[in-house]
Amino acid sequence: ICEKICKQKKPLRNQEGGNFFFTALYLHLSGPQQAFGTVLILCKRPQKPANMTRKFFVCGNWKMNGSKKSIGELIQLLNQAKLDPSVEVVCAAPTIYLDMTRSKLDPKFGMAAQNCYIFPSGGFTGEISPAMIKDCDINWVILGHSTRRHIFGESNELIGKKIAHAQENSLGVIVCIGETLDEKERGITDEVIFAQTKAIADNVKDWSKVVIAYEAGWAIGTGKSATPQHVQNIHEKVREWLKTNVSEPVANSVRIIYGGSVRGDSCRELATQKDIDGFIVGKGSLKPEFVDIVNARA
Ligand SMILES: O=C(CO)COP(=O)(O)O
Repeated sequence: ICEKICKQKKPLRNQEGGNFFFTALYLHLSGPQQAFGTVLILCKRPQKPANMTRKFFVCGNWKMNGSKKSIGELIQLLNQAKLDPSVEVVCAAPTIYLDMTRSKLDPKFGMAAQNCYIFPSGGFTGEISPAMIKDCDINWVILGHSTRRHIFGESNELIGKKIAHAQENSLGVIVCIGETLDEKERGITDEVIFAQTKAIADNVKDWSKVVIAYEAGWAIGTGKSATPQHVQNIHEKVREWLKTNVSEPVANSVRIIYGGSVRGDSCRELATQKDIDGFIVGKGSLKPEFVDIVNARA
C-alpha cells in the first residue's frame, strides 16, 4: 500500500543499536485530500554470518629471506599495490630488518616479529623481547611456527610462556599449530592440534589479540597446499574446541588462518571456506602474487 500511495518517501531517521532499528517514512498523499504523515517501521537488522564479522587477516612471513635491496623492492611493491582495504595485512620481516621495514612500509600495514623470548631483558644471547618489539612500533609476533617447534625444538610449554609474556606487553600473537607429515600418517592430527590449542588457551588473557594459524606442516614449502576441505575441517574442529573449552564468543570471534603453500591461484577457493579467516604465507609473500592472496576475497 505504501508503495502505491507514497508520492514521496524518504527515510528520516534511523535509530541504531541492537538487533532492531526504527526507520521512518515520510508520506505525502496526493489527490484532492492532501495528507502528510510519518510512519515508524520496526525492522530486524540483517545479521552477518560469523565469518563475515571476522576481519580477513593475511600475514606475510618472510622467514629468513631477503636483503636490504630485495626488501626495499618488496616494500615499494606493497606500498603501491591496490589492496582490499577490508583486509588486515601484517608483514613479518627478519629481526635485523624489522626497524628498517617499519620505517619504510606504509603504516596501513601491520608488522610482526617472527619470534620472541620470555623475559624483558637479560643474558639471553640471540633473543629479542616483546618490549624491544614494541619499542620498534611493531604490534605482532609470530609464535610456535613449525620451524620453531621442529627445527629449534620449542615445546608447547615454552610457546605457552612466550604467549603469556607477549600478551603482558600488549603484543598481538599469531600462534601457529599444525601436524607434521609423520603425525598425519600416524592418524594423530586432532590430538596434536588440540594439545597445541590447549597450551595457547591456558596462557591467553586477551583473545582479541590472538590469531591462530593452522599450518599443515606437510604442505609448507612444497608448493602444494592442503585442500580447502581438509583446512576447513581442521579449522572447524579448532573452533569447536574453543567453544567447548574457552567460550562461544571467543570461538566465534577468533580468526583462524591457514598456512602451507598458499599461492595466488589456490587462495580463492580456500578463502571461501566459512572457517578460513585468512592466510599466513611464506614464499608467496616475497612475490607480487602476495597482492592476489591479500585480495583473495575481493
Ligand atoms: O610456513 C609458512 C608460513 O608461515 C608457509 O610457508 P610457504 O607458504 O612457503 O609454504
